[in-house]
Amino acid sequence: MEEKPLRNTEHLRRVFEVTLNRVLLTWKELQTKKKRVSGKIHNTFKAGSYSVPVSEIVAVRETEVDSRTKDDGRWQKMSQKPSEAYPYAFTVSCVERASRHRWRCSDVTFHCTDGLVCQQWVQTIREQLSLLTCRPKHLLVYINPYGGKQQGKRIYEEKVAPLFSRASVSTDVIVTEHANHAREHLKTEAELKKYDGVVCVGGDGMFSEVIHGLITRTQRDCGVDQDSAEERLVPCGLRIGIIPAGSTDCICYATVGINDPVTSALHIIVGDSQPLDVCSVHHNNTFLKYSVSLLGYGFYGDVLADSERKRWMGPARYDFSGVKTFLTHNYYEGTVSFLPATDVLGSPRDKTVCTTGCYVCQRNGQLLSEANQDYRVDEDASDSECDGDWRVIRGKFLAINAASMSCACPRSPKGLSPSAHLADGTTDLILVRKCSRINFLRHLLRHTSKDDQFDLDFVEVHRVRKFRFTPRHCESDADLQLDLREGGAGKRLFSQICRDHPACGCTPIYSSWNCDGEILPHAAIQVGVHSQLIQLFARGIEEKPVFEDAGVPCVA
Ligand SMILES: Nc1ncnc2c1ncn2[C@@H]1O[C@H](COP(=O)(O)OP(=O)(O)OP(=O)(O)O)[C@@H](O)[C@H]1O
Repeated sequence: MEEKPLRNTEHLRRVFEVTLNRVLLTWKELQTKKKRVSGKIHNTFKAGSYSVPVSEIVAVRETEVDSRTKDDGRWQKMSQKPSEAYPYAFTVSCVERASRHRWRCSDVTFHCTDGLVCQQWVQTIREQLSLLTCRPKHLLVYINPYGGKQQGKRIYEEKVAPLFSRASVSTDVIVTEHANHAREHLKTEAELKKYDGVVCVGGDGMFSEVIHGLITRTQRDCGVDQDSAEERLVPCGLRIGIIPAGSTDCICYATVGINDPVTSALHIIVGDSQPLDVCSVHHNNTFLKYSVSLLGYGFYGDVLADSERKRWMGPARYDFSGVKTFLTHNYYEGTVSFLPATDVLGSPRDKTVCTTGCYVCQRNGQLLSEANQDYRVDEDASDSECDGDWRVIRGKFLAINAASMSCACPRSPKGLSPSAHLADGTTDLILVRKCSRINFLRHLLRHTSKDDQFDLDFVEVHRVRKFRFTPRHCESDADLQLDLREGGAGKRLFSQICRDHPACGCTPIYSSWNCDGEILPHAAIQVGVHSQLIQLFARGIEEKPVFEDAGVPCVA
């Protein structure tokens, strides 16, 4: 579209030439009698020239020009009465970047002399916005009223709903009445065709419910058997938004860069898309769970299992159980088999970080879909040819972790695997072998320092597409049956007793898998990564705010 120069003025005696093209709304100062700017400025070109990408305009509306008029519930601050010279005005609400990946919605009001010109501007900007087909119009929202500090409903009503309504996004809201309400509703009743996306207001547990509901529904509708570990899952058609209102909100932090409801609402409104890999977890050809962040056996499994028994302690239970598990220093024997991702860009120790528009994710996603097409054509290929070479490691492990994303959170800003990618079709398998307490502490402390946590001789990390774990005492299905017949249940009970009474000095046979914050019922599992199975309303971590000095000029 041709640039459309129109002369507009803003009050406070500052005159701007405003132009709009498909990409940018720009306003350039023509004359300045009085330099008075409050707030920051979107200064992409030079002093006195400001711009906002059309894709980051939330809404535009005609503004009543009257110094007594209320705008958004706040009295407008005016040093003089512009209404006499410039009786018409329109206000553009747009994304403003604040510190640490936080987004805000800011208003810029333009005043002008001609009512028709003003209407034309509003109409043209609205037309431009209507061309942005990636923006959702109708959303299904689930609110967990009991997540985190039980503020989900208030957060949605006060911070999110007003933004959705300003951006003309309509919603159907369901306040959940019990655990698994959202999951079951998505799986069965929800009329998904009506919506452009699903939003969950809550924490990681609530997000997990939503992905389980959506993925299961999609597979069922497409006739895919979730219980078969070898099935290629069908990607979900609806994007998912997370309004953080939980205790940890790790997924939101890792995909947006901050746990802030307004920032997340704005990412939903502008229609961002961030693909995300999902791991499926099976036990003996029975589907157990999906995971998008951490699968942890040993240390992280034990911390979670112990902290679940101490819910009465509140959030302090994680610190308590962390210290207790560290001091207990249990190790577990077993066999880890994995299929290394040899044909991908990137490695777990290459020091790259997955950011907005990540090239590694795009390229690996492309490679994988090409490989899948070849696989479909070459129907005669045997499983072993397609599966590549599995590697097997037996040993005693303090921790076995699979990080499908960095797992960065406010407590551990680098995360478990700082160079893991959100959507490259792999997971980083971290094996921490039995070592002394002091060495394990060194490893743990490196998660919060600049040092490489993998640069220790008892730690190894592999980027993998699939892996299996078999605890020593059930190394085959037959062993498992034997184990159960010949007192395996007793051993489990014994392990449990030892776990609860670490003073007895026995190492329990089994740990538990921590799957995105939930305990799995089996220790022997089989995991496969499904590349870009879901899409979030997010854009990953922005490397540097695009406009470091971003902001909006003094607005009425
Ligand atoms: N109405 C409800 N009543 C009780 N439990 C619910 C309800 N709705 C959802 N849940 C369950 O509450 C659990 C925890 O919720 P959520 O993840 O929102 O908060 P959180 O656990 O405090 O945060 P995080 O998971 O980030 O640590 C979820 O597993 C979800 O299944």
